[in-house]
Amino acid sequence: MPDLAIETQGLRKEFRTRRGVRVAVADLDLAVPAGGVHGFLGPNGSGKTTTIRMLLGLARATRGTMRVLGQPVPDRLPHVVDRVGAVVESPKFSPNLTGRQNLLLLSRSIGVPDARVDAAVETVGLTGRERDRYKAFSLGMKQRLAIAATLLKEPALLILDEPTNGLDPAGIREIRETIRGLGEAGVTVLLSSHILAEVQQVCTSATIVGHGRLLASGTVDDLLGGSTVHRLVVPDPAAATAALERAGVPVTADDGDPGVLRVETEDPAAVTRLLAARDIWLSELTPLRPDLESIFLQLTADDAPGRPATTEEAAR
Ligand SMILES: Nc1ncnc2c1ncn2[C@@H]1O[C@H](COP(=O)(O)OP(=O)(O)OP(=O)(O)O)[C@@H](O)[C@H]1O
Repeated sequence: MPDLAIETQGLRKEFRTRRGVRVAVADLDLAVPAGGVHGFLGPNGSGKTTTIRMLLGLARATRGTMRVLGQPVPDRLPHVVDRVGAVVESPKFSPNLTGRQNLLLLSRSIGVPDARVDAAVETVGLTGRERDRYKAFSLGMKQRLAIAATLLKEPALLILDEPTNGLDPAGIREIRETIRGLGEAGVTVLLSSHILAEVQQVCTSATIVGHGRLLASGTVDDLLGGSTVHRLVVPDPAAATAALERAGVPVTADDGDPGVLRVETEDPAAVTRLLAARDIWLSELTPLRPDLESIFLQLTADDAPGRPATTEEAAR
């Protein structure tokens, strides 16, 4: 497999509307590494579905280039389509058939062995429920069955567009576990979502988009960045504050807890030494890492609406 499972350069999609031209995807450079789960994150309307539809040959790009599993698409899509699975819209299953029967129908129609059905059922965690009728499935089970259907081809790349939409917290957890398992099994997953907390737990890397533009991309660790702010707990915060201020270390009281300080340092060991030298013994010094949600909110807030790529441009 190439290093990048998906790569786009200058990908753009404009829709003509009655009010003019709407830029849904604005010159997007997307790089999804092969292996692992890659989050494709952005608020509603930021161009995720449109990008996915272009990658799958369901919509035409206005301009730009795309590669999927190393092949230029849409031209070479027929060469990779067997190795790509996607859940973009709700798939159609027969309500009166069981989950397993639905999958068997599919596997026979695409000519893969029946044994793949049981393997797929197991991968998505539906073993034991696969003989229930589809109409009795919960939303989470329906979504897992949709993922199982895409696994029949044993895809190298799986594209899931908002797979937890409309699910309750239990359903979201089920899908999260399924996706985590797929990533661990070596499938590259592109997971589009606007729910950050869920994504942070399963993704190894992520791209954040806003108004069709790339806002940030990288490993989740890179996106979260190293934090220099630490939470400090000491028996005498006033004495610790005075000592740190004398040494020029920025320190503030924690808003929520008067016994806790926030210290900004790139060298936590120096803080420990400095306080110990004054007989102040800390009981906690922990880096405060932002979560993906705060990074996302900050990036998308900075990406104010009304900038050129986001607005309806004047009718041409
Ligand atoms: N067929 C279309 N005609 C006109 N505008 C469209 C069309 N499809 C999408 N858009 C617009 O393009 C922009 C991007 O939409 P898109 O569905 O790709 O975003 P998204 O990030 O997937 O959003 P969501 O999280 O709500 O699914 C939106 O402003 C949307 O209204």
